[in-house]
Amino acid sequence: MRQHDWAHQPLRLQMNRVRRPFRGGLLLDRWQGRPDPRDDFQAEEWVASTLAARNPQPIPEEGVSRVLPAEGPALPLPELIGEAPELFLGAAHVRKHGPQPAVLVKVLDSCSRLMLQVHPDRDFARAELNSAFGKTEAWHILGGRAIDGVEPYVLLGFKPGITRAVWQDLFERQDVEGMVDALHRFPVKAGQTFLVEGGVPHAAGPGCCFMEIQEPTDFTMRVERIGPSGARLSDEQLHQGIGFQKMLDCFRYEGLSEAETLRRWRLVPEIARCAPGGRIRQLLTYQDTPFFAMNRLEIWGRLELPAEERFSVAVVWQGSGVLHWHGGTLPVGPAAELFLPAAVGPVVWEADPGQTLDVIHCLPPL
Ligand SMILES: O=P(O)(O)OC[C@H]1O[C@](O)(CO)[C@@H](O)[C@@H]1O
Repeated sequence: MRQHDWAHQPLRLQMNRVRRPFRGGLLLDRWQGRPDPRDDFQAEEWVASTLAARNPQPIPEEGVSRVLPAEGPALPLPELIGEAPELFLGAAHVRKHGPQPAVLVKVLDSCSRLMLQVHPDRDFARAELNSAFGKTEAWHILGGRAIDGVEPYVLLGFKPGITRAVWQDLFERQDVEGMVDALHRFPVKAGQTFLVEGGVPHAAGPGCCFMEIQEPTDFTMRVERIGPSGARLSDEQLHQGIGFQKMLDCFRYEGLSEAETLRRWRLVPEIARCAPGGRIRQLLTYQDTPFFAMNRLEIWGRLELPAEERFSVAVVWQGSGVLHWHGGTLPVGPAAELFLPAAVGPVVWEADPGQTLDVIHCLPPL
């Protein structure tokens, strides 16, 4: 079969863990059925990625997804897409965004807090990082665990009164407690979704397990020289090569009340479709951000998704079943990651008897 014929079937992706300076991954190991599950420094799974991770001591192609064919060696996803971008991604998508997915999906599990950080918005990315994409992201909480008796939480958005001068002073003195205290802290539970726009300071706390959808870059400006898990960072890892003043400019100094922060950035899910065999819950829509959308599918019987003229990415969180398309059937279970090419046509998800298939369905920008 020629490789671009693959654009007419769902593509299974290989497991793809990526190094980060925070600890975690135990829940991902269990989910992925890996032997000897444990926390370490590979606490992110990157899904349908055509992007290489920005890490010190880079490993070539780290972060880039590979497609698992029925037989033979796995193939890098970008190579496959490059063969027939319009079939894999959709003609309108390619016209608008070029021959790349324009979105990145991750699953994270932390046992240490992530470093206090910010990502660029598009204007900042264009001006300072020579990138068409910033790194607005959204988190859908899947679960988590208490770490040392502390329930999962996230830090998000400046409190009122945090000006650039205040923040710079805290940063220069490396007053980490002061910086943590400058952000709102929200306990999180499974099912919640948060939008984290470029410019908004944040850090997921320890014990958070979530699905992330984001613009496809790996720009993280960090303000802690030594991370909560003991990792010591270079200046470059903090400011990403743009220097500390610009790093500080990347933050949006807009202190909001706790209630306003939640109103803006904690999203309220809506049921988009309820069918006899399953339902679709909209977690994040194009009204929330133009950059991506995310749905959660719960299937206890059969649920058809009509043909779309663009690709999508599906991750099975729980349950087992099969995915049918015109031309075949693929068994799926927890941790299955699928790239659904634009040319795949309609698909039907079918749960195994007694199972509920729980699938996160991620969509690229319009
Ligand atoms: O500073 P760290 O620990 O590398 O965190 C970066 C990670 O944080 C996130 O932005 C989530 O907040 C991930 O997309 C990213 O990989």
